[in-house]
Amino acid sequence: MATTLAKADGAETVEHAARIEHVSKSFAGPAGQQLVLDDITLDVAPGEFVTLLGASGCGKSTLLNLVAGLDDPSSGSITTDGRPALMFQEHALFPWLTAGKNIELALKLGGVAKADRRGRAEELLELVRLTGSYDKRVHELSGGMRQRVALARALAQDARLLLMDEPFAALDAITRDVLHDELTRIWEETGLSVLFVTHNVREAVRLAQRVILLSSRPGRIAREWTVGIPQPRRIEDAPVAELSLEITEVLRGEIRRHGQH
Ligand SMILES: Nc1ncnc2c1ncn2[C@@H]1O[C@H](COP(=O)(O)OP(=O)(O)OP(=O)(O)O)[C@@H](O)[C@H]1O
Repeated sequence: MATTLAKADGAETVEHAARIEHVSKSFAGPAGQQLVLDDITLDVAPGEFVTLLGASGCGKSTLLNLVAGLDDPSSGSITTDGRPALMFQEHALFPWLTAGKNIELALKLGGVAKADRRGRAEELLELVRLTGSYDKRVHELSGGMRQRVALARALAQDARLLLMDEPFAALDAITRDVLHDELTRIWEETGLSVLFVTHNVREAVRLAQRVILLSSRPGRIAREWTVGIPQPRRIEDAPVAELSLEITEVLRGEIRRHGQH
């Protein structure tokens, strides 16, 4: 379901990659219904890179799952430009398949003809800089390489919106840094829209055009920042560090207000 604008020539221009309108979500808990997300309204524009930032347990993954269509909001509505692709902290690759075959499976599910799959998988491996790794098994790959394959597999779905839930959280700092560069490059090359969940403030500022801060219990949009720092950014750049400090102060205030940690 895409939100579209009709153009004069009859073609349609997509206005939003994702539109989240007044979304609330409650779960049944031991003490009755627990309100996890409260009245979230947020648009992701086509080609935009947005990070959702917040303390542990504030509802970031819940919101991402709703956008992915894995669960339904208790109230409000969500529309996306086509079916989004998903990438998680755990690579979730099939260990009995090679890197290439993992990607080909996604291509197959997406209806790509058998004859075209191998070539497309090789192209995707090249895009994530794993040329020559087609025949590697998952256990032969490092953590960073596995996440590259997981990214290639997500890209194989040919979605216009990529949803990422802390995809680099389990990696060491250096590997994470390299993958930030790769993701920025791939985002620029493909024109994809990205909604990226993290609790790492610097990561949020390093990657995003817009950072959305969620408060906790219930999760509400506390503040948002437009990040005007030109890419490629480095996590240690002074403007990245300065904005991260400002956001961290607001995040600390949110955590104190809710009596967590
Ligand atoms: N299926 C569910 N049933 C009941 N409660 C749930 C369910 N899914 C999430 N919750 C609750 O919703 C709240 C938000 O969880 P969520 O995983 O979305 O937070 P998060 O911000 O992604 O946290 P983290 O950064 O630790 O992953 C938590 O209190 C969690 O226990």
